[in-house]
Amino acid sequence: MSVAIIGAGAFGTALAVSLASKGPVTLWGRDTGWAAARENPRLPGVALPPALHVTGRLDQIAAETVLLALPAQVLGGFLAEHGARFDRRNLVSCAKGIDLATLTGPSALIAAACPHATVAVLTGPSFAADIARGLPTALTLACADAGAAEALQRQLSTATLRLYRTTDMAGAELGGALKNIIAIAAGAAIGAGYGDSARASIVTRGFAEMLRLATALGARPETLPGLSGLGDLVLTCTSEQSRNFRYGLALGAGRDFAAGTTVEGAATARAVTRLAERLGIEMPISNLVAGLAQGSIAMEHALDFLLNRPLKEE
Ligand SMILES: NC(=O)C1=CN([C@@H]2O[C@H](COP(=O)(O)OP(=O)(O)OC[C@H]3O[C@@H](n4cnc5c(N)ncnc54)[C@H](O)[C@@H]3O)[C@@H](O)[C@H]2O)C=CC1
Ligand SMILES: O=C(CO)COP(=O)(O)O
Repeated sequence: MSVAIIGAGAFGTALAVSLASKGPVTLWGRDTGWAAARENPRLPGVALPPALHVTGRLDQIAAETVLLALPAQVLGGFLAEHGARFDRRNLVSCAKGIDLATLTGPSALIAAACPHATVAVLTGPSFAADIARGLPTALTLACADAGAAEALQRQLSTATLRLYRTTDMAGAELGGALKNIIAIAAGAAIGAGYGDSARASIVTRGFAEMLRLATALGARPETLPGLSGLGDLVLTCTSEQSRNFRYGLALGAGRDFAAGTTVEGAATARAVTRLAERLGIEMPISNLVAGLAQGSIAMEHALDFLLNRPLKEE
């Protein structure tokens, strides 16, 4: 089975580099002016291997398995324009977010645009730079069809990228989307100088929020403590390699943050606030992050927002 990747950002490029160790891979990007230099400025210091073909032409994407590594908020627009050409293939979502326009995850967007495709999700704790450098990484491959999950697991594992499989698409996808919100909150706590104890509370209570919403949306509870949920939550809340964490640091410290950086948790927090309201689920950390990201809550009121709530059982 041949592989192609849509989206030549940091993650798409890193996956392409890793998969090119096993055979030819095609990577499609919107802007490919950098391709002749064999180095993507979104992934500096990584030489693209000869087996990796970069193209700006979608008609060159003939692979049976296509990984969609676009940010969650642009995926819907891309699929509306180009989805039809990818139907009847294996389509693997690599985005970690919830679409604000539809309040659904990337896999539902793909399934709606490509009703005859086999849809899967690739997620878990992994920084693009780590994957591209061949550092050992473990991810989750989720597909509702157990046979397809096994085939994709084999196809997309490499010598340094170890994939575990599950049929719980909702659980895997929601874990990856929701952890970004909590990472912003953890970063804000550190940026504001609230300390490591505060961060530990946010990670733990944030995980409780993730579990509450994900199970209400059909996830299996046992999926959330896995790589795609807890694993990625720990990574993203503790490393300055994470853009969501760094964005939170800037919010907490009252500093500007580089415009144009992909920070999935900001829009996803707004989507989650709406979903939680609809479902009648309490999500205080997500609501706070949505408010901070939109500017409707000021950082100096963040503590009041979380601490001045009625005391409750854990
Ligand atoms: N960077 C990382 O370490 C990881 C990222 N991810 C996920 O992968 C997804 C993509 O993130 P990154 O690659 O890191 O982002 P990025 O910011 O490095 O790249 C985004 C890419 O999307 C392209 N793009 C933006 N709008 C577009 C449009 N309308 N049509 C076509 N292309 C468009 C940009 O040109 C850029 O190449 C996100 O959901 C992220 O959460 C998942 C795991 C690790
Ligand atoms: O999802 C990631 C690590 O698993 C990447 O995190 P950021 O998008 O916060 O950089």
